[in-house]
Amino acid sequence: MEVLRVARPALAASSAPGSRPLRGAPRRLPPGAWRAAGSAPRLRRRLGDLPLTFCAAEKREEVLPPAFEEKDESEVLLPAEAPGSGPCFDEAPEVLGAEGSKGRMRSSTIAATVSEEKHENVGEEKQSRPVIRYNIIFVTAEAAPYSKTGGLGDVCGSLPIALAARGHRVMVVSPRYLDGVSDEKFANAVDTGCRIKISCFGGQQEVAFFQEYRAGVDWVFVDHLSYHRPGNPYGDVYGAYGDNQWVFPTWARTHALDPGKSVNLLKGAVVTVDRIVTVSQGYSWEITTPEGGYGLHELLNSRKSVLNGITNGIDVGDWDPASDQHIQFHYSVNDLSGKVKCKMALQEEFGLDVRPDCPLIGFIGRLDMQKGTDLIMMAMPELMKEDIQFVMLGSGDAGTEQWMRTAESIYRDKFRGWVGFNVAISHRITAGCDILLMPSRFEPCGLNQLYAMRYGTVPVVHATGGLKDTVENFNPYANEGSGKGTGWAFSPLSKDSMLKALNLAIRTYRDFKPSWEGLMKRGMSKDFTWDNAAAQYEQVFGWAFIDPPYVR
Ligand SMILES: Nc1ncnc2c1ncn2[C@@H]1O[C@H](COP(=O)(O)OP(=O)(O)O[C@H]2O[C@H](CO)[C@@H](O)[C@H](O)[C@H]2O)[C@@H](O)[C@H]1O
Repeated sequence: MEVLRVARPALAASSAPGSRPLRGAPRRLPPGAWRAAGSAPRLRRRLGDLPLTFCAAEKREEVLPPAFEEKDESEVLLPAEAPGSGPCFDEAPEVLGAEGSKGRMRSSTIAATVSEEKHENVGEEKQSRPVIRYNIIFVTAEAAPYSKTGGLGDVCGSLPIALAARGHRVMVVSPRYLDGVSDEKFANAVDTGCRIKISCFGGQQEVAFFQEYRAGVDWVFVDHLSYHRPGNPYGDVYGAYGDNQWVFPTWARTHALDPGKSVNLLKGAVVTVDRIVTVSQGYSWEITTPEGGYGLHELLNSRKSVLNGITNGIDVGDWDPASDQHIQFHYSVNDLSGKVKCKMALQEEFGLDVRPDCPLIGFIGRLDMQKGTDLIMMAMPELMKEDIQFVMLGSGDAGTEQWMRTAESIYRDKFRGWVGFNVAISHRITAGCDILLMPSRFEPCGLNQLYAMRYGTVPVVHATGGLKDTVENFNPYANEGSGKGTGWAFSPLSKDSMLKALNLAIRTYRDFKPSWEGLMKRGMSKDFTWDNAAAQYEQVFGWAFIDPPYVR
C-alpha cells in the first residue's frame, strides 16, 4: 500500500531559506486566494509532492488525502504535474487500519512549500533578514470550532491562524461532520462545486469540498455521506464506528483469527516524511524509548535527526480569565479577587457547600487510560478523607463514567462528576478550582495544565511528556524564600506519589498563602501564545527545505 508518495522535484531540495525559489517568479496571492473567487478550487496536486511534516500530536491516524491543485498553472509554489494528469484522486486513498496498541490514535499532517521570499530591513543597521512565506496545508481529523473532541481540535483550530498571522498562506483540510446537532458550525462553508471520485468501501465514492475563508485561513471541508451521522467523529452511543481507519470492519476481515489490525499508517508516515514534529520536546524523546514508542521506538530512533518537539500554545483570546465569556467573574494577575468568586459560583453550580477556603481540585479530560483516570479512581477513598472538594468533567470509557456517578452518590458532600463534553463547564472548572489534577500515563503536550496556569489554578501532574516540560516543580526555598515553580510534577506514576503531591499542594494552599499566591502568579505570567510555537514551526519548515527529500 502506498500511503504517501514523496516523489519530489528539485524545488524542495534546494529551496533553502535565503535562496531564491527555483521555478520562475513567485506569484503573490492574497490570503484567501485559494477560494478561487467565483469558481471551485481545483484539487489535483498530491500532498505526496510536497515537503511533509508529520505532527504526531496524538496517535490515531488520518489517511493522507490527496492535495489540491492551484487554479493558475503558472503558480510556482508547487511542482507542476503534466497537464491533464487525471482526476484529483487518481489514486484511491486506502482506508486501512493501524496497529493500535493503545488508546485512540489521531494525528495531523502538515505540508509546506515556499511561495515567496522578501527581505526586511531590521533595526537601524538596516540588516537584511530574509522572511520566507510558506504555503502550508494541515490535514486533520479535527479543527475547532468546527469539530473538537480534544486537544487535536484545539491545535488545528489555532496553529493555522497563528501561522497565517505571520504571513503564510494556510489551508486546513478536514471532514465536514454533520451530526444533526452542531451542523451550523459549517454554515459559512460554501460548496465549491468540486466533485471527485475515490475508490473506497468497495466502490467509487463521490466526495465534495466545501470552503470557508476565516481568520486568514482557508478551511476546506471534505464532504462524504460517511461523515453525516449522529455522534462524534469517531463513534456514537454504540461505540467506535465500524469503518474507522485503525481497525478493519468485521466484514472486511479475511479469516476468523484476523483481529482487524492492518497496515500502520502512522508508521507509513514516519517512514516517508521529511520532518516529524511532536507537540513537546519531552514527548519527542519518550517515543524513541521502548516504554513510549509502543513498538515504533526503533523506527523513530532511526529518524531522530528529523524528529523535533514544539510545545503547543493556547488560544489566549478564548482562554483569558479577564474576559472569558463562560465565567461569571473576571480576574487577572494584577487583581485576583474574581477567582474566589468563580470558585464559589462553581461550588454552587455543582451543588457543593460554598466554602471559599476549602481546597477545590478539578479534573477535565477524556476518560481514558491515557489520562490516568484509573489512578484517580484508586486514590479517591484516601483523598476523600481530606477536607477537600473534587469536581470531575469527562466522557469516554463507560466504566469510568459509571464510577463517577457512583462516587458522587458515595461522597455526596465532596465529589461531583459531570459526564459529557461541555466547553462552558470546562472553562468554569478551570477558573473555579484551586488545583487541576492530570495524572496522565503519557501526554504528548497537554493543554489543560496550560489553561489552568493561565487561570491561576495550580497543576498537579504526572511528570511525563509535555506535562513535565511545562509544569515547573514548586520550590519554596528558591529566590530567597519567595519561591519558584508553577505546580507539582510527580513521579513515578503511582497512587502514592500522586497523593503525596496532592497533599503537598493542599498543605501549601491551606498553610502558606503567600507561597500559593506566588505559584498562581508565576503560572499566570507564563507566555503560552501560539506565536511562539508558530515561529518554531517556521524553523522546522525551513530545515525541511534545506535537506534533500527523504523519499524520492
Ligand atoms: N469533557 C470535556 N468537556 C469539555 N472539554 C473537554 C472535555 N474533555 C476534554 N476537553 C477539552 O479537550 C482538550 C483536551 O486537550 P488535551 O491536550 O488536554 O488532551 P487530548 O488528549 O485530547 O489531546 C491530545 O492532543 C493535544 C494537542 O496536541 C495534546 O496536547 C495532548 O497531549 C494529546 O493527548 C482541552 O481543550 C479540554 O478542555
